[in-house]
Amino acid sequence: MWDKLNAHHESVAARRFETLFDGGRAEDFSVRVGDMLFDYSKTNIDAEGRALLIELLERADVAGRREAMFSGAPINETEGRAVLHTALRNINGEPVTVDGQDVMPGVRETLERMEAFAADVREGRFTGQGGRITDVVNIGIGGSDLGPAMATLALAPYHDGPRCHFVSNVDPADIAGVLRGCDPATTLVIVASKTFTTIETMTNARTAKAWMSETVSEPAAQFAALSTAADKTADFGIAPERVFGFEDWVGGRYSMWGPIGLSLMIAIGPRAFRQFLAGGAEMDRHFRAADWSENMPALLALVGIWHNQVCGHATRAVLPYDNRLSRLPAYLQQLEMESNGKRVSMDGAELSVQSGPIVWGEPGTNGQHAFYQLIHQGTRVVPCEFLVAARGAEDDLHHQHQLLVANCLAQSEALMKGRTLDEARAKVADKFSGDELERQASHRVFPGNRPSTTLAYPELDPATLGRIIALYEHRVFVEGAVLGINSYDQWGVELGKELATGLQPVVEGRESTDGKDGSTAGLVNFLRQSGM
Ligand SMILES: O=P(O)(O)OC[C@H]1O[C@H](O)[C@H](O)[C@@H](O)[C@@H]1O
Repeated sequence: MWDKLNAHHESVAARRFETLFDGGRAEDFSVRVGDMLFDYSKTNIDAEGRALLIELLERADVAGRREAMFSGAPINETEGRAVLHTALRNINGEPVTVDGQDVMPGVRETLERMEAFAADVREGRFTGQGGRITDVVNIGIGGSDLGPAMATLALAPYHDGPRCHFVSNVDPADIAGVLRGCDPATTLVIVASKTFTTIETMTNARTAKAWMSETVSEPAAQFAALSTAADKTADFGIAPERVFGFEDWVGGRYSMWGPIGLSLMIAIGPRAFRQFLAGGAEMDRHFRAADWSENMPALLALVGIWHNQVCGHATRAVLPYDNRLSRLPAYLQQLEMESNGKRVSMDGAELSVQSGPIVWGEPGTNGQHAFYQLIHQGTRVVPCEFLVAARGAEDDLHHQHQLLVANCLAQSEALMKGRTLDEARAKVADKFSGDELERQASHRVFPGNRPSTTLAYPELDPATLGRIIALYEHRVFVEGAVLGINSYDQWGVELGKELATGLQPVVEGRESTDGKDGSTAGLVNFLRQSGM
């Protein structure tokens, strides 16, 4: 199948895809879910290419795998686990069984407990030892941080609860900076860790407890925990009524829909949180029911596969023209790269094509004044993924929002059309002539023919954010299924963790650097001599 796709790519690689626009292309190469539009017409994918890409999905039995996921089969084969983050947002849906047991009653009960607690915090029934809660500090890392931090920022206009802060890094600068602005007597600390063993999180949690115990008599009373490890939360001293558990069928980077979303729920309220869940569930229904040719997550995945595995573009840029999505690229880095950054397929054999792409990005228009130079004129092609809303939350500044939208659309147009040498000459012909005109003009040429997609939606409300995040989750699923890899484990993070544990006594000077490589030993010695 890859051969067929590669042959097709070779046959179309030289053409300019702007010539494909024949009046119907924009409609034919875009898809809607409710009031959200995904436009992939500014790519070199034509009807034949799309048909071949869809054949890829059929050959990999992505439909069968999709049903296996939604129905609770253990598709995370290396860990023997189901993958059921979709159950967390299936609040009004069908039963979902794992090992013959319907998990939905438990999901609903936990959601209701979270809602009761969030309401108590927001409405002042749960207080700190110095009064009403003014600040919530979520301590977590990776999937226990990026999702709620990204979403709390994204939904800032809906934020009517206490201030929310996120501490993730073991660098003491992170927690010190946050705690400096909080009053221990009115702060709620949420320790978010699926395993409750992650060294960064547990270290920061102990630091927060010590900080709180300097002021309040019962620090643990102002702690809540989000974890699958009830025994460990109890050992930390957190009472069971403030522990919100979940099961191992929720992967860390897919977990913001359940207890890991508690800080978001406290920020925006249980009602808006349910709208976020409903948006995710809407995308799930679409993903399960729509034909591949009309299926937004599948098409987003196929565009990704076309650009990465077929065209050979190693990276993709995520460019939200929506400043409140400024953490989306970081969130997607974990979602996509921890899921599909794998070199072997499910059966352990090496992949015959590239693994998932390198994902990066920043909000527009900021990026335009920084790295877009390379995107437009560098030697490498970087497929770009734009996101843009019709309206912002600032009604009185709508004209400014329209300027933002104009910039977004201008970028995808510029990437596609570029600027020819003749056009570049015309731009500077009044200033230069002869050889100097040629030299100056060549710097002003834009090759164009650079692909991009645009996801457009009316406004960034909770339901829309839910649809966007579920869209990307399913994209990752489809890309992983086509590559034949397990998107739900993350063995690649283990080695560094093990070595860090071994290096700690060396760094502290309790053990020698004997046995370490010359570079590592040299760096330890330098840092120790430099005051570490
Ligand atoms: O939630 P935790 O168990 O603390 O895990 C936090 C994070 O750390 C790990 O190293 C994994 O790479 C991530 O997938 C995970 O989200």
